[in-house]
Amino acid sequence: MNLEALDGRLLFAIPKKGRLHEKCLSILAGADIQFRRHNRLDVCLVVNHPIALVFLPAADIPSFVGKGNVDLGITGHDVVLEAKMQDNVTEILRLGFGKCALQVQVPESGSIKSVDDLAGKRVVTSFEVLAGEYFDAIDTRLELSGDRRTRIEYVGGSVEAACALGLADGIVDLVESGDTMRAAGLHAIATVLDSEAVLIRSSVPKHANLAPLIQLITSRIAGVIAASKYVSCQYNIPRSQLSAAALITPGRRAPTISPLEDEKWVAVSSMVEKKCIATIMDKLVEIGAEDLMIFNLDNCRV
Ligand SMILES: Nc1ncnc2c1ncn2[C@@H]1O[C@H](COP(=O)(O)OP(=O)(O)OP(=O)(O)O)[C@@H](O)[C@H]1O
Ligand SMILES: O=P(O)(O)OC[C@H]1O[C@H](OP(=O)(O)OP(=O)(O)O)[C@H](O)[C@@H]1O
Repeated sequence: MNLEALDGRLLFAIPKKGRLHEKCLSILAGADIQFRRHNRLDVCLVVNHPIALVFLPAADIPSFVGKGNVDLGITGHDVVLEAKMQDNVTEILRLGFGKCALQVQVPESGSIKSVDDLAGKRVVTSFEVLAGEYFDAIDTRLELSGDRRTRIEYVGGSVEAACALGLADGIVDLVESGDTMRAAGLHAIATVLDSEAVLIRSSVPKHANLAPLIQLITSRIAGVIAASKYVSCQYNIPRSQLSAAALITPGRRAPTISPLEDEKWVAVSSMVEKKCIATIMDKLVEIGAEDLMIFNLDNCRV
């Protein structure tokens, strides 16, 4: 591909591998951003919009976007802070996936029980900026100075092995299910940060004319995220129970109420959060709802 092919296109950075990659591809598909990625090529043109996708390591995306080389990107909130790019990028949307926590972990069987116990010792991490800031504050509070301050050491991966290998007294690493931590015989003693995937744009965009396209893409992605978060809930309810039903399924703005041929009953339709659906159905049945139906949303705009 020659560089002129990128002229005037919005550059959109996507994690090229790792935890966020697959989910980003399904968001692009849901937002109808069509592309064909040639083998191993990290830049590809979108066929139905003036956009080029740039596949980059998640950790590099904040600085590419923050410096304005790329207009838009998806990455983790954690790496935005680790790259110290929070003033250079705007997090336009939280995406609800890639949820994890950056935690301080120590051997389960050891003598270190708190971050104060760990302060002044050796901490290994891939997040040296965030871990450094975190332990700086603790060292200062405990009045540790010079050689007595916590030593933060960077490793690029397999952080969880550092304690067993004798390289560290504790680590700072991401935790989702906790499986990796437990398998390494570690447990968490503090949380530095909660994170999830975010859509980011440059705070000082180089190409002001791209603002409407960024707005369009943001709105489409917000629709895809909402569609995975909500379901449509429909049911019949005695008219006398309508106000109780509206409290259980208030919808995003208000529930849709439709009359039935039987005037003692009405049909209700409402968007509800997927994760609450079982409890909501229990409550509806309790107040006399019948014929409850739940529909997944393919896509939506909210
Ligand atoms: N276990 C996890 N659960 C959920 N999200 C995670 C998890 N691990 C990482 N993430 C998120 O995904 C981002 C990318 O992490 P990931 O480990 O996939 O990186 P990577 O680009 O493959 O780099 P690496 O070379 O370190 O594997 C992290 O910054 C974080 O926001
Ligand atoms: O709590 P869990 O669900 O076990 O997830 C946590 C693990 O996930 C991440 O690594 P990943 O598996 O992405 O590989 P990496 O070590 O190569 O970054 C992270 O660095 C942890 O090791």
